[in-house]
Amino acid sequence: MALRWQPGILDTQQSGGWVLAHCKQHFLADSNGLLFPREWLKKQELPILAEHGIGHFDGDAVYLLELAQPVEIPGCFWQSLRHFMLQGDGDTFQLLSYATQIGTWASQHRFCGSCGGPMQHFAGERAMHCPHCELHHYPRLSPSMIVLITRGDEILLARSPRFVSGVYSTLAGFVEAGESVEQCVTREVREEVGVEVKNLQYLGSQGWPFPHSLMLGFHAEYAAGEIVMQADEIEDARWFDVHQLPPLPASRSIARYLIDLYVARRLGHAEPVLPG
Ligand SMILES: NC(=O)C1=CN([C@@H]2O[C@H](COP(=O)(O)OP(=O)(O)OC[C@H]3O[C@@H](n4cnc5c(N)ncnc54)[C@H](O)[C@@H]3O)[C@@H](O)[C@H]2O)C=CC1
Ligand SMILES: [Mg+2]
Ligand SMILES: [Zn+2]
Repeated sequence: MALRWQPGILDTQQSGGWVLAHCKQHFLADSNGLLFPREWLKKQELPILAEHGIGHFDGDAVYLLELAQPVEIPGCFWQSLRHFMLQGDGDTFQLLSYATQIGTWASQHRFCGSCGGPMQHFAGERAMHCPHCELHHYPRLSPSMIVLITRGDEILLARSPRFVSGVYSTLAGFVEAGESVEQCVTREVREEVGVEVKNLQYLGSQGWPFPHSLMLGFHAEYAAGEIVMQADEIEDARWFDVHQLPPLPASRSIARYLIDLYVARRLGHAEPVLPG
């Protein structure tokens, strides 16, 4: 089946199509949704930082207006990206995930980090370019590992102080320069909960736009050590029996997929599908 959302590089000199308005991980919406007739929206008084041609949704051209502030427009309201992660359909979330990352990245790369001069969109590529020093900047992605640690019927879950009250999740962390993802798993697990793991198995990945992570998902078996929680990062961590789990992360997250997959295998249930 063809994907409803297809990213692409569209020429903003062309007229027509649909447009999203974005500012700081929020999208303008009205009772018809998020996609506005482009010519109409551009006639409104908007603090436009940049326009990007980002791809096709259901075959229609989609553009993005990156705004400096979330202005009020009669009959419209601003809706958070997180809302669409929790409630929207998967195709819309993929579109918004791309749009928020392109809009934010381009607005944060308006000036060259080397000479300080203004950057330009580089024709034909999703890149910002400094005509003075020929520097290119591509969209920023941060590889991050995420891992479910298990010990027979028990799984190790933890809470960060940033989580919704009561929710426990798998461990995650950013890959550092020069490190392999496998080394990152071992290091982050050691840092966050003080245990050693073995038999790492890669299970799949997920682009995650909060703010620009590429999640690389693993299963690991417990090898040794008692839980010692990292101050500040980890509020609580413990072993949970697969029959008695706490509130878990959103079903669209790879964190939830890693947990559901292990529980399904352990209990002989149908396996979940990795969300896009
Ligand atoms: N899709 C999913 O199921 C899940 C996704 N995540 C994502 O994984 C990522 C990493 O998770 P955390 O536990 O928060 O990371 P972490 O354990 O590495 O700790 C976060 C700390 O890392 C530092 N940091 C921030 N951005 C960084 C970067 N780009 N590179 C290196 N260090 C950085 C900061 O000091 C920050 O406080 C986040 O983007 C988070 O949204 C986390 C859990 C579930
Ligand atoms: Mg972490
Ligand atoms: Zn430059």
